[in-house]
Amino acid sequence: MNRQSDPHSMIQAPSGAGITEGYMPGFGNDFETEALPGALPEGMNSPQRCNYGLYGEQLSGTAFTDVRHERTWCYRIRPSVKHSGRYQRIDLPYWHSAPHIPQDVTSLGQYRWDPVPHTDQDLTWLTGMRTMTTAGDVNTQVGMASHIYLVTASMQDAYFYSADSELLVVPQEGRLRFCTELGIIDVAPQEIAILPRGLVYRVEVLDGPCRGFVCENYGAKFELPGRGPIGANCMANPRDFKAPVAAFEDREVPSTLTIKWCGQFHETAIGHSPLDVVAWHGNYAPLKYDLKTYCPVGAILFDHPDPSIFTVLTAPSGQPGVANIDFVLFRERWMVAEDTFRPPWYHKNIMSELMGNIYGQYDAKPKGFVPGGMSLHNMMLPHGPDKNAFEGASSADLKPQKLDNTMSFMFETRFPQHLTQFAAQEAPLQDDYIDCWTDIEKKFDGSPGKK
Ligand SMILES: O=C(O)Cc1cc(O)ccc1O
Ligand SMILES: [Fe+2]
Repeated sequence: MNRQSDPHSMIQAPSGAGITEGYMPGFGNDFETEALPGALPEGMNSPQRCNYGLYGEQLSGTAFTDVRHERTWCYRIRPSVKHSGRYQRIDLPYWHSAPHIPQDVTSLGQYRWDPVPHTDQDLTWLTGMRTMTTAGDVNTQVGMASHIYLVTASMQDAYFYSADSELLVVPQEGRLRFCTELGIIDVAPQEIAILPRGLVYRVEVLDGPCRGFVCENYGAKFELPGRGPIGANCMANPRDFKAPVAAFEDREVPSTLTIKWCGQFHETAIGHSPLDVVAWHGNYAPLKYDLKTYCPVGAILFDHPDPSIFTVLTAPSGQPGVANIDFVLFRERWMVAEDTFRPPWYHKNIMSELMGNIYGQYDAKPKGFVPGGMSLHNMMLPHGPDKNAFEGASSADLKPQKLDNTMSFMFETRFPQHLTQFAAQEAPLQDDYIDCWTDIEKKFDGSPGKK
């Protein structure tokens, strides 16, 4: 448990009182934090009257009847119904939800994209979101969408929440600030942010332009994978996930709140900032995580394990062992395996693999898969090292080798991922991607021996 109650750490934000900065460690911890001393009720959730005239409100991320609960109690200036009104449907033409299978687009193939370039438009978190793929069904809360964000402008007096999804944000360029109901999270490349379903926030540009990847998870929340025989240590350690301390805004200005709900976007006008939670306690909170704290475990004698050893987070599907989404990280590590083809093997997979490059070079694709770029190898579509990677790795001197200058990730999904029109027609799709396998030679000549 963490109790943060240090009025001296308050920063006077231009917008008014009550902004604090700081984080509390621990994945899934039951946190407690207050931006004003005594704002949290002691020993109970719903006192007859709350201190400071605050309203108590519960935010539930799990069903009331679930076996484990994710929920947070908020003590706020106004209850959320006051941050609500008549909704008006709005159009965000580049942000799509599953099922979304455009007629003139096929997703059967191996695809790779160069980084989606910035434009000269001012784009916010909402207008700069570009859906690349969708899988499953947002209405039945299964599957996901992947997006690229291109953000150059802060949201001003504008707020957002997704009732549809939890967002996993993977910055690749620039720094963003998520001012949320539960506190402030800053993220830079090589870090991630996790924004739970239903949480209201505003996104500011700290250092632009900003580009990155988003996994929009329609299903159960991401959790740490069971480590099984690996034991209690390594991979992603719970203490490296950080939740923000409470921070609030007491701002009365005309504002808008946009809601993503069953794939549609609606806007409502309100007269104040909805980021008015003065104190909270619970385990349903936004998090940040530094990917450099991920401790990879791998092959220390021979062979190449399944990439699941690099799972950072997994979003369960309800079927044990089969994830709705796995978030997998390929970062710097030592390669030491003897008599082994060290890069990923050739394979077909029942899961669908969307990859993004955060920086550097990926071992199976030394060229062409560049920082900011993406690739998609959908369900049961063959892929693996390109010709050069194969030749290099099959004749390499197998000394211990540090794979340096590399950080890529995979959103590996249970359901096939369908390209949007943007991904197929507007984004810089590499038409010649599959040629990287064209020159792979037939080496078999009927005679035994390694070739
Ligand atoms: O296709 C890829 O590059 C991702 C991947 C990496 C790996 O080490 C093993 C399997 C796999 O799908
Ligand atoms: Fe793969």
